[in-house]
Amino acid sequence: MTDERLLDIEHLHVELPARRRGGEPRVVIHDVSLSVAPGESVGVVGESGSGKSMTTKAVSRLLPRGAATTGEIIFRGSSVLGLSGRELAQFRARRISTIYQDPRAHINPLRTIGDFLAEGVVASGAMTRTAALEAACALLRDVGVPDAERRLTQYPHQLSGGLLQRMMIVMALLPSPDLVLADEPTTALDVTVQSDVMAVLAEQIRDRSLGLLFITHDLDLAAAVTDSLAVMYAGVIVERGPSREVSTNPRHPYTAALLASRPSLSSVTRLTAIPGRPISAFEAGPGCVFAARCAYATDRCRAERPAPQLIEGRSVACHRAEELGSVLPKVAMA
Ligand SMILES: Nc1ncnc2c1ncn2[C@@H]1O[C@H](COP(=O)(O)OP(=O)(O)OP(=O)(O)O)[C@@H](O)[C@H]1O
Repeated sequence: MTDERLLDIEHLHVELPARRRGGEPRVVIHDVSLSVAPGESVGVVGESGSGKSMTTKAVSRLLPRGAATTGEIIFRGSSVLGLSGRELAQFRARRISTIYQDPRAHINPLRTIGDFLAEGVVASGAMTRTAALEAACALLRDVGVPDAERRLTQYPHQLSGGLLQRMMIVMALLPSPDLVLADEPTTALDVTVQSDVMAVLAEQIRDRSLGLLFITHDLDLAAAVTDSLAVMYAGVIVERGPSREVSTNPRHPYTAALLASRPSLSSVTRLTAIPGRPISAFEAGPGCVFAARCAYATDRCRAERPAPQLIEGRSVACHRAEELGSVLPKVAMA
């Protein structure tokens, strides 16, 4: 990792148009800032509806029609929001790659793996078909797939889910992008296969000095494979910092609650569910977005939105972060 930045999301705010005429626009992302350095894997973790996918969609400029975006997204020093149509097409084809959740939903069952892998880079003019297949073979070996030549002649139904997701990793790496966006890439896989596939991806990111934005609801998995974590709730990043510290010594009550609510593989303990239901950004009141579910909320928390403050090398959006440092439970590394 270097000091140079690959991606800087600065004070991103996204509003979607009202669902009905006369309704209010709906805020889905509020004041989100995060950055990715070359070689760095960043996990964005949160419950359903917290705005994780919207954040990556904003980076690739694939937000729903009518979305209003303010703030900045700087990629290698240039504004993504300012790209022209042609520049945007280049940016999407060459600079970023996306890995989606369910490979079988994105792959044509009637075409070979080789055809599937080569298609994008050949169509964008980046490589000839022969060069693409050679590069795909080399990448398949890098991600631990033996017998690469034979795999390229096979059809999707002949591959397991884990193997197919490695193919998606190869497809993402083939155009030599700078940044990989992975949105719940392993959710469709068995738990043991999930961590293997993510470890392979994180290793490639490190070795090639790319950046990774890994979107997931699985805090343990994200903590295991990423360098930094951003914990999102209701369109806001409530805590951000080095993965190990955030996942073992949480400084925001929401991070602590997420950690307490997940099952442990090493011990049998009673799980503590987070009371209430998760909300979207547009349902939040003027105060802290987590106040209604927070065991430590005060009147100030309900009235005034906390600005992120820097505490022990991480950013925490909580009025009480300083005093709760000794109160929130620490977690042993799995
Ligand atoms: N295409 C869309 N049109 C309108 N609203 C949307 C659309 N997609 C998502 N939303 C809303 O935007 C908010 C953030 O959604 P987002 O998909 O980013 O959440 P998420 O954290 O990725 O959740 P999940 O893990 O369920 O995908 C939610 O309130 C959601 O209902």
